[in-house]
Amino acid sequence: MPLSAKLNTLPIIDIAPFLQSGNQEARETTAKAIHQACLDYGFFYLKIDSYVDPSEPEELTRLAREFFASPQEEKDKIALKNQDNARGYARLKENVTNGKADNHEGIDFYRPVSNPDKTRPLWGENQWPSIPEFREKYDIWIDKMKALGMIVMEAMSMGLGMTQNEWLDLKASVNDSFWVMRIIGYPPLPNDHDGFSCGAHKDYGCLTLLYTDPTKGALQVFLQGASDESSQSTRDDLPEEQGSEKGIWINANPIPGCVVCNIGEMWEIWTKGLYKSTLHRVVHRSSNYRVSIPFFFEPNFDALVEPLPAALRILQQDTATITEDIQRGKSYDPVVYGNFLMNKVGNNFDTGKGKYD
Ligand SMILES: O=C(O)CCC(=O)C(=O)O
Ligand SMILES: [Fe+2]
Repeated sequence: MPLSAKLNTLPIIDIAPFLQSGNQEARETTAKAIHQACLDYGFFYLKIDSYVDPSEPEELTRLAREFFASPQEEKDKIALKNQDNARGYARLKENVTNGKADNHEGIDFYRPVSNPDKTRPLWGENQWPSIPEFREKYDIWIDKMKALGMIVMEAMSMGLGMTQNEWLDLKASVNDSFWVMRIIGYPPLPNDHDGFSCGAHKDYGCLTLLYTDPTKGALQVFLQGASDESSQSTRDDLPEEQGSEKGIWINANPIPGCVVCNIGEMWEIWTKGLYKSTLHRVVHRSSNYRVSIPFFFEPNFDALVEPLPAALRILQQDTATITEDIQRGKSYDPVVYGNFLMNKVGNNFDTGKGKYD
């Protein structure tokens, strides 16, 4: 679909039909819808109320609020610096995106490693708040999101027309996901803050499954090249450091029973740019304290991420889908996920760049 034909709202895709193992037609239809959403937006709402009871993530945001409302010295007890500088709590404005402080605080968790060593980047231990049931409830969520990530990956493999063996190969590179979970707290963004609640960025990994509280008008998604026909959207340019492409920022307001799902840069490599990782940001100006819980379903630490034969077949068959980036010569070089991640995190330590840069 040409960019101009895109609607200024993100599609809603129910995962329920894909979970009907005996109904191949229903599974194919869901897989096709996800494929189209990845071509057009890199973002979609995934309706998951058949998979997880909506009261579960509501309880998680309650626990998160309890933590963020506790005294600063209590929160600092699980500070990032106690561990590997990646796992733990970051204070309000500690993270920087595009050179500007983000108006949020948060706790980051990564897949546990077998021989933790906090002197090695990423190789420390997760730090949990001491609030009763916090860890137990979040551990259940992590397991569910890991399984959901794998379900969406399978649907994407079908959407791309992968053979069963091709899917098994891809599955082997994500079946021990080096996942990340963030619990983010956003106070209202002051008018005079030089920056955003969370600055514009692309997610760098594989799939993001984002649960947020019901706050509207906070998460915004950049539709590159789209025109401004909706009164809800604002015409804007990209931040200077990301080029000067025109487009619009649309609100991705939460929908009950759904998570927002978006694809990260690993999918750009797997598909040689056929699927785009899309810029997004958070601008939370309402008066409440907003909580979001992104779960990043990532490849295995040692996974080699390289263009998939199924994506190359599509690109060869249909020259109309050859993206501008390929025409511009962007190479989508293969990466080993763990090296890519270490480079990113290492950069953050050395240069003071933030985790979203
Ligand atoms: O809080 C949100 O809605 C989005 C957060 C986000 O984009 C991220 O953590 O990568
Ligand atoms: Fe993000």
